[in-house]
Amino acid sequence: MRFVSSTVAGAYLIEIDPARDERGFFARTFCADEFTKRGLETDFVQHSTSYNVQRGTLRGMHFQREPHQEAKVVRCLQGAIWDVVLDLRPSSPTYRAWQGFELSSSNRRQLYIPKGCAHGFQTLTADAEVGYLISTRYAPEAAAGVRFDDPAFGILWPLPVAAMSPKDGAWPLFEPARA
Ligand SMILES: Cc1cn([C@H]2C[C@H](O)[C@@H](COP(=O)(O)OP(=O)(O)O[C@H]3O[C@@H](C)C(=O)[C@@H](O)[C@H]3O)O2)c(=O)[nH]c1=O
Repeated sequence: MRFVSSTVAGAYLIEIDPARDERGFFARTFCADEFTKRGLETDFVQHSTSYNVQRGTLRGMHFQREPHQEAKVVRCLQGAIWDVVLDLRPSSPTYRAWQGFELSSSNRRQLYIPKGCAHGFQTLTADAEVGYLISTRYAPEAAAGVRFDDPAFGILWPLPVAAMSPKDGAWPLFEPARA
C-alpha cells in the first residue's frame, strides 16, 4: 500500500500496490500493521455503502461530534466520485483547509479521513457506489455537518448539484463554536 500525505494534516490518499500475474492482481486495501505504523485508526466497527443514482449527487459535509468522532476510510466501488476532507480541528495546523481527490472503481484509491474532519463527496458518474470503513458507531444525536458551499471554506465542486438530501441543504453557515 502507498500512503500519500494530504495537505490536510493526518489525512492520506491510499493507493494499492498490486502483485500482478496472468490472472490479474492481488492487493491489500487495509492492513492493520501499515495503518498502525502511521498512527492511523485500525479499529473499524462499521462497513457501510451508499449508492447514488445520478451524476452530480452530493453528500456532505458530515462529521460526528465528540465523544463520537469518526475516522473513515472511503473507497469508490463503482463509478467515480470527487471526495473531500475538511479539517474542523481548531488545534490542527491545517484547520479549515480542505482537499479533494478523484476516487474511482478503476483507480481504486481510498481516502483516510481522521477524527475531527468533515467528509463529503460528489458523484462524477451515474450509478456510483461508495464504501466506508468507520471507526465509531452511528450516533444520530452527534451527527453534524457544514454546508458544502460555505464561503468559510470555499470548497470547489466539479459539477452542478443534481441531488442532495434536505438535511445537507439546510446546514447553517459555519460558526467555530458550533462545530
Ligand atoms: C450514516 C448512517 C445513516 N444511517 C441512516 C440514517 C438515515 O435514515 C439514512 C441516510 O442517512 P444520511 O442521510 O445521514 O446518509 P448520508 O448523507 O449518505 O451520510 C453519509 O454521508 C457521507 C458523506 C459520510 O461521510 C458518511 O459517514 C455519512 O455521514 O441512513 C444509519 O442507519 N447508519 C449510519 O451510519
